[in-house]
Amino acid sequence: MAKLDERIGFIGGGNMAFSIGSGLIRGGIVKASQVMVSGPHIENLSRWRELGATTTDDNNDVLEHTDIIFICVKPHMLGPCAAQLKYKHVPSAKDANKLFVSVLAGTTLQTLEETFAFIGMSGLKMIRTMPNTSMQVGEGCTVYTGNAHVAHQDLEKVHLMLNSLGLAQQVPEPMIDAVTGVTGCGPAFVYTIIESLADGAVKQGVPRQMALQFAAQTLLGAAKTVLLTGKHPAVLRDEVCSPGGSTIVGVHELEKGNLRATIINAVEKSSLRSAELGKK
Ligand SMILES: NC(=O)C1=CN([C@@H]2O[C@H](COP(=O)(O)OP(=O)(O)OC[C@H]3O[C@@H](n4cnc5c(N)ncnc54)[C@H](OP(=O)(O)O)[C@@H]3O)[C@@H](O)[C@H]2O)C=CC1
Ligand SMILES: O=C(O)[C@@H]1CCC=N1
Repeated sequence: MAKLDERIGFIGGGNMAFSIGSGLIRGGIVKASQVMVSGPHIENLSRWRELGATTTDDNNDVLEHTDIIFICVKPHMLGPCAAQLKYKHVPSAKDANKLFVSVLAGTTLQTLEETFAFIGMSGLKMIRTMPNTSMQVGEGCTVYTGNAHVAHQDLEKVHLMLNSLGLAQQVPEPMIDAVTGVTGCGPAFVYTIIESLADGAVKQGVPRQMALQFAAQTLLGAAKTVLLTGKHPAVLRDEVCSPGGSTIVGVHELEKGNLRATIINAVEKSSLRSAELGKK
């Protein structure tokens, strides 16, 4: 049995939407028959149909037929996309209860509210999130915040969905851009690190597939160790570095390559860029 009765909509069915939607369906939070997805090119939505979800090239179908609507277009498409939205019937009290969930980087609740007010949809219940694509395997990390129209039960419902796909945490809105550089963009940084670890092993003669598997598992294990022991990463690193041993010479190479400063810079740049993306 599905854990939520609501019909779930996605306006924009790309990578982020699919990570959330496929995660929710595979995790049994909703049935595929409860999910409807819209996008301008119906041929790009075939993976949704394979899951059993309904697809449409009309965003208004999603507006009409679903209760919790994820807005999953690129930030610069918010205005054009909202301009296409219009109820096909006279909006009722039931429509006022619909919940809109934005995943748009850098796009504030104020911008979202103003954009929808511009097309005559004022007073919407709006939740701003920053999810990540690891939700597709149930190990995502999402921060979220709601506007003044959102009730406690709405936040609980969205929390149930997002937290079922990893970790979800409500934060004050100003923190969302800052977090984006770590959680939203972070998977791309980590994939680069996994690839590099594997390349190092391949250079030493380990077959590529094996190298990738070992690198990814090592990363997973290290991440789990941080989470489960609660120890500071520096303490855990010391536990690996035998005096005069093999690890410390590798750590020295990382320091020479300025790895930590490089990653700090990457997170900072990505967070700042994220805030820029939402500017109208
Ligand atoms: N990817 C990520 O890791 C993360 C992304 N985000 C946010 O998610 C949002 C989507 O990004 P992402 O999924 O990566 O991008 P994608 O390009 O994969 O998805 C965007 C989707 O929007 C569709 N689209 C374009 N115009 C419209 C329209 N007018 N109405 C409805 N759908 C439309 C596109 O369809 P078509 O391709 O057919 O043109 C496409 O499927 C962005 O705002 C981004 O900031 C947030 C966190 C992480
Ligand atoms: O690159 C981007 O802009 C989006 C937002 C966070 C991850 N991907």
